Amino acid sequence: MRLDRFVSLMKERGFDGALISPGTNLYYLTGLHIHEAGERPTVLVVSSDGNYRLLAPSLYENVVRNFPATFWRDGENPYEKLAWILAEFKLSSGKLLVEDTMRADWLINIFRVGNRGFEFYPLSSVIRELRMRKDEKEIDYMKHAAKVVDRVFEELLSWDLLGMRESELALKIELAVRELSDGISFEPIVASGENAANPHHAPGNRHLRKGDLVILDYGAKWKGYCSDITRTIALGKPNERLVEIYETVKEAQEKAYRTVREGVKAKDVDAAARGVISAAGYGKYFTHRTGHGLGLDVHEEPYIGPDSEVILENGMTFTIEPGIYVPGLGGVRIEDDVAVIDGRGKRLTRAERELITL
Ligand SMILES: CSCC[C@H](N)C(=O)N1CCC[C@H]1C(=O)O
Repeated sequence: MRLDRFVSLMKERGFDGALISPGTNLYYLTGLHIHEAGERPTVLVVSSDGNYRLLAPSLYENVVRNFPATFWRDGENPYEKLAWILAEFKLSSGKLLVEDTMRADWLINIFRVGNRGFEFYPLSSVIRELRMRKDEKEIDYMKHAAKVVDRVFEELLSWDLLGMRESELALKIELAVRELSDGISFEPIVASGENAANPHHAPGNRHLRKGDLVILDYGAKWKGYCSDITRTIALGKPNERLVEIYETVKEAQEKAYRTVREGVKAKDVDAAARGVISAAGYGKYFTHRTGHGLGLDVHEEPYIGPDSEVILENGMTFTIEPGIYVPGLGGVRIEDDVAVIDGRGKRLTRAERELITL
């Protein structure tokens, strides 16, 4: 059981307990999916003795079944109940791991009511070691999520894109992804023309025109696991500089992919992509890391950046997505999801990478 492995690791690293709020870590460890806890304090308390109990608002009584839980009702003080659980588990001081994304107001109240000399540390510092290596079932789910985005790419090539607003295309992509999967892994990015110079452009009212390069970046979820793909397509003949940029990004992406091996550092994969782009004179226009880990979260460890010392291992899954973004002109990004399998990188997303001109 994942929770047992987590407790062993926590103990090995000298931690006394953990406080885990709803999100992908809670799901990973327990299978509990707490949707929209919002402002209502909801915390899994785990002790290094192997005790665990979820504190949750009473509206989850019918969801949290067969799992040790204490519920609080409106009008009760949840932090008092949390203090009781800590006392029951004999957690009164020591080193506590806390969910990185826990709401600040919960944390402040935990400090006030429950803190009797704890030192707090980010949960990610320990759980990353478990989550970074996916098992076969997790990789199968990711393969399925990757197939969905490949299919949607094929499908969208048949749509009448000229004249469509970015926001309309983003919505159509979202609907197509939802049709084939459990949902989107993030809001699609559709960035056309000069808007493509912004890697995280929010799709807006711009109409797609002849001569545009259009960055399409979207993802699906399957059984909780994410895919994330980017392709850049041309509408009509683009200018020659953009074609040169496209070919440079494609080469950088391929070189980085070929660098993926068990035992190689993540930063070497980044360096491979960055080297190609710098040699072509576009180094200063590659303004982000080469990739990020992918799994239950769309951004997780291992990050594929210039300073990432993580040594790649079988079961690791991440994106490779170099890009070049020239203000006033536009941009190109090509992204695949990759898993390390049998010592080598294997693309999970397989959509066409040659420049498609519609
Ligand atoms: C979760 S929104 C961004 C999704 C996108 N695929 C992505 O991860 N990136 C786009 C630019 C680089 C990269 C990133 O690290 O944010």
